[in-house]
Amino acid sequence: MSAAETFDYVIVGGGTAGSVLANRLTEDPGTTVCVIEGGPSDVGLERVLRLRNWLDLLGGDLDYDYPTVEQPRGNSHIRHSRARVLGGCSSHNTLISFRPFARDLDEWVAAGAAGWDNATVQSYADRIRCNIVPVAPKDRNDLVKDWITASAKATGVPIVEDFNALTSHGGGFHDGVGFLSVAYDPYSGHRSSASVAYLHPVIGRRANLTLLTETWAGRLVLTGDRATGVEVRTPSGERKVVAAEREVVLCAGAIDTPRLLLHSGIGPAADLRAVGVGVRHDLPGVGEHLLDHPESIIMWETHGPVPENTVMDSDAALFVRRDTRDPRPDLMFHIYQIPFADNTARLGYDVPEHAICMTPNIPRSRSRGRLWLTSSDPAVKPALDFRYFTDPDGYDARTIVDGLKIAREIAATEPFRSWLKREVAPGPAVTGDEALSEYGRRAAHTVYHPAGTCKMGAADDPTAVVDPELRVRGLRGLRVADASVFPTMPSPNPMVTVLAIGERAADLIRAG
Ligand SMILES: Cc1cc2nc3c(=O)[nH]c(=O)nc-3n(C[C@H](O)[C@H](O)[C@H](O)COP(=O)(O)OP(=O)(O)OC[C@H]3O[C@@H](n4cnc5c(N)ncnc54)[C@H](O)[C@@H]3O)c2cc1C
Repeated sequence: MSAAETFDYVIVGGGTAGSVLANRLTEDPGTTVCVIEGGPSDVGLERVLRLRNWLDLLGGDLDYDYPTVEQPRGNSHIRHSRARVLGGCSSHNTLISFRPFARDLDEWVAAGAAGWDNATVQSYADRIRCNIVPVAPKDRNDLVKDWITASAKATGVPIVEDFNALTSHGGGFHDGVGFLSVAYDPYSGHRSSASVAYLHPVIGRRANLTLLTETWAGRLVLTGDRATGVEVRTPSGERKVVAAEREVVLCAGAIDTPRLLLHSGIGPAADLRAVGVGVRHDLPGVGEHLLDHPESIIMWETHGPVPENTVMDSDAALFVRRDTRDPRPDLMFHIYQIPFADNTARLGYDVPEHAICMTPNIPRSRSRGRLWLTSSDPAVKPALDFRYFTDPDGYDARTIVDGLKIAREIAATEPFRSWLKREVAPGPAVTGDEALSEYGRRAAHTVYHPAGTCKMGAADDPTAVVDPELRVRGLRGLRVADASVFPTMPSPNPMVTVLAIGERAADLIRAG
């Protein structure tokens, strides 16, 4: 192993939160930062930068592509995409941008995340540099406009022009339908990802920022109870240590951050011993509390091609509130303007040339999963068990059934109805709650939002992995700043919350 290079801070993962943090910490020219990123740079990488290309990235060379273990109540074939490129999942995803609701953050505080209240988190969301705008008029196609009109008619929810305007300092909205806000450049169709907004402007301009791309962090270096560096493998296969004078910050995401901790001997002691990893610090919460937004799908063939103008083929969303005791919506739908057919085709449904899909998802799923190591070899992927649809009172499955029924009501409503030729999946013959539940769970997918595997909680909470200052409990010089710290899942898509975590982490770290 070659000698260590030393920096003030070493950030593992130049992804969504890591890009924000790297930018903010290097604003001070006297602070040195090294970012260790497993993937290549996205600078000039058109297939990544062009947002509409997102589907082509899934399962490819820039995707870590995690399988799940068997899901007896759900779909065992789901693949969890995780981006292997600068900007992380913000370079892979659809960049749908929702601020968290006030009530989501009330739950964080109640779970022990003191200081992560709505006013504070929204003030960090105000700082986000990504170009978050409602879908531009030129990208609004007639089919989606008609879907919005029909959804409002069928469900009675208002049409919303700018969802985030209602959330930023207003607490959120009960329900609504409209075009999404997206982090993109409407003129070029390019992403405004975390790397585009936070790293591209400073790459090559800040001498205190070192980016090591195509470099994999295998283990943390612990000196006593202090994290002092990271063992890495460089693109040429060389192994070396990158040393941190002040802190190591893990921003490797909700799967790879706990994976790295576990391989470093930080996690549930019995599990580590079972795979032959030496225990350095018994921390039972690492890998537990795996959260997600599960979704299902209902598909219609359209009479003809869907109009071409779009941002990324999924331009609008509907939020419905069934339980009026809670101010937040409890059912969300994305619309896909393409046949999003992986799971339906596997079940034997045909794939029409032109189709639209509604994908009802569960904003606050009650099922809880976990991840764990199956080998001491850092190259072996961890096991992921989301335990989809296992909540004891059946809330998750019921939500999907409600979603499929509401989708059919929308499909029967003009002006959307006239676009549709036939229901492809599950097909009109599948009716009744039991049959819809069976189909909905077997065709289920993920909105790709794993989170919570290093959850934040009160400093004396033994199930928490980090305290409200994002410090790993019981160790020094080590923090986590990414989606793994979520104490609970924000109701809408989580990227803005992750960006805000990156912003706030910088302040917490600077404060010492
Ligand atoms: C296909 C897809 C679509 C999505 N759509 C949306 C959406 O539209 N809106 C939304 O809000 N959310 C969306 N999400 C979710 C959202 O993108 C993520 O929740 C968020 O980006 C996670 O950020 P993060 O910082 O936690 O991790 P990431 O952004 O995944 O960053 C982790 C980084 O760490 C690097 N890394 C990991 N392990 C190592 C290691 N050992 N050594 C070195 N580097 C390492 C990775 O290469 C990566 O760059 C989507 C996700 C996917 C995959």
